[in-house]
Amino acid sequence: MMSSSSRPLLEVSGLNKWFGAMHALRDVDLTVGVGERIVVCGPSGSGKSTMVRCINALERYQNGLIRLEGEAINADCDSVFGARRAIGMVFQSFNLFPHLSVLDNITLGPRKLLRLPRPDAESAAMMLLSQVRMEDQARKMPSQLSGGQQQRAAIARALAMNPKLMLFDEPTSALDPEMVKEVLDVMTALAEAGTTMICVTHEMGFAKAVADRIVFMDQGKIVETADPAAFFAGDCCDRARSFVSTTTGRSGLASSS
Ligand SMILES: Nc1ncnc2c1ncn2[C@@H]1O[C@H](COP(=O)(O)OP(=O)(O)OP(=O)(O)O)[C@@H](O)[C@H]1O
Repeated sequence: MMSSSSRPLLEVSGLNKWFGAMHALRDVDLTVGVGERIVVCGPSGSGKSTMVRCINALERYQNGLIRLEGEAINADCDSVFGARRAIGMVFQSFNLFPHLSVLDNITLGPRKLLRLPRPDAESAAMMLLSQVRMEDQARKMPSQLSGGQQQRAAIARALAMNPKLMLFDEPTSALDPEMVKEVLDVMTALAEAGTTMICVTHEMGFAKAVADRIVFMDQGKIVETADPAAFFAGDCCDRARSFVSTTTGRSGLASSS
């Protein structure tokens, strides 16, 4: 958690992003301290992916500023490679390199970008594989793995760069229901180990268990930032309350009015 005196790791201020005429992000402000776990939720099309993609310099934004440890990030900045190196990203669709084994997927970044010798990169990768309970899958190709295993390998690959911040963009939404838990368990363990993370997810049980803050987006804006206890007790705006009851299938959330 961020202490009031420490400088935030990530500062997003006045962020605005357009896709042509479509105003996808509207004056988004978000500050994340070292060790904080933020869950971002909201209806489809509300701008969640666009926000995390801007943070990882995968999308260019037009107005506002994103800073990581004070350094400005944008997709067309010189800092783009540094930012991507410092930020690990896990996508909905795994995005492993299909022609590389699990081990090679994980060691590619450390070998090519951090110039780690292969044996060092491989022993670090094996430790990460054990962390995601995949040590016996190191030599397999992605096509030989289940979706849950591929996603756990993708998490290990992101961690191999020793990122300062992990971004998860709906990491379980492409998985069969029986594989969701194994991925959420790995993410929960990372959260408990103090990993700074921003997770876009509809998994409200995960949000409740690990988030320090819930950020609710609607129509390109952050319309609610709340601690999980207040959020799930219904102490939030009507839109957020109705989203939670739809997502969790619970209609009996307390009313704030
Ligand atoms: N490359 C693009 N070109 C044009 N419009 C885009 C592009 N990417 C996203 N958008 C639009 O920007 C808005 C925000 O999209 P975004 O994917 O960030 O929402 P989201 O909250 O992540 O939605 P979901 O939960 O469905 O993934 C949507 O209206 C979407 O159609």
